Amino acid sequence: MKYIEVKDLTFYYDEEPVLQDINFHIDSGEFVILTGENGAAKSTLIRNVLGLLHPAKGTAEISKINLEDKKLRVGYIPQEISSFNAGFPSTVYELVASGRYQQNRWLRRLNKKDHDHIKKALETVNMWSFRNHKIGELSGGQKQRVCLARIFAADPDLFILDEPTTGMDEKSRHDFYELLQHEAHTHHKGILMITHDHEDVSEYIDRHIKLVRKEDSQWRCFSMDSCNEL
Ligand SMILES: Nc1ncnc2c1ncn2[C@@H]1O[C@H](COP(=O)(O)OP(=O)(O)OP(=O)(O)O)[C@@H](O)[C@H]1O
Repeated sequence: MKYIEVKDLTFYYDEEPVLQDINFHIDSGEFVILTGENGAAKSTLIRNVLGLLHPAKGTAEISKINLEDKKLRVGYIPQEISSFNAGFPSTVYELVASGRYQQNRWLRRLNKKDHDHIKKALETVNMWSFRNHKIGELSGGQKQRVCLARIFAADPDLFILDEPTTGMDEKSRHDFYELLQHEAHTHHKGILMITHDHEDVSEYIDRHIKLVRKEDSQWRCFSMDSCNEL
């Protein structure tokens, strides 16, 4: 079942094309990474998928299918989210709980099941013991893990993650990749993750999409290396 479908996408900032002729899809149950050198327009591409930016040509769609009578739900983590400033007042628990409210827009008050989800999400990223700490007091890697817990608490069908492991140590990264693989293979989630960590993640993923410089363009423009879509 296709969760994301990008067809013949070309995107311009101002006069210059930065992405050209992009085609790929992400199915349910797949853990796929998107790589490319710095400035290869990886974030630009996922912003097109999310509808934050709009292609000049072609289409970028998230599936309109309904799952179990609910619309497909998307969890997105933008780049550098862990740079919440030191004054950010909410506790770790509150921020993760806010993901739970997002999960069910009819929710009025958190119930026992919601609290169980929040606890599980925080345990998953080894941050349960920090639940009463203020976000601003945490290190960059800890903030990043709390943001991941917020997404897990929301329990989306499709994860779109922009360099989510920035600031995390090697063990935490491996645990996180294993968890994403489990979400994809056991719970049929779709996962598209931008990363520079392609060596460590390679044993967990199903496919690797790479953006490469277009040699025949006068601009600094990127396209897909079809050989790299395994
Ligand atoms: N709002 C904008 N207006 C004009 N140019 C932009 C804008 N945002 C990004 N760019 C340019 O588009 C190109 C792609 O940027 P983008 O952030 O998508 O790349 P990236 O592959 O995600 O980079 P990185 O790996 O460094 O995070 C870069 O040259 C960047 O300077």
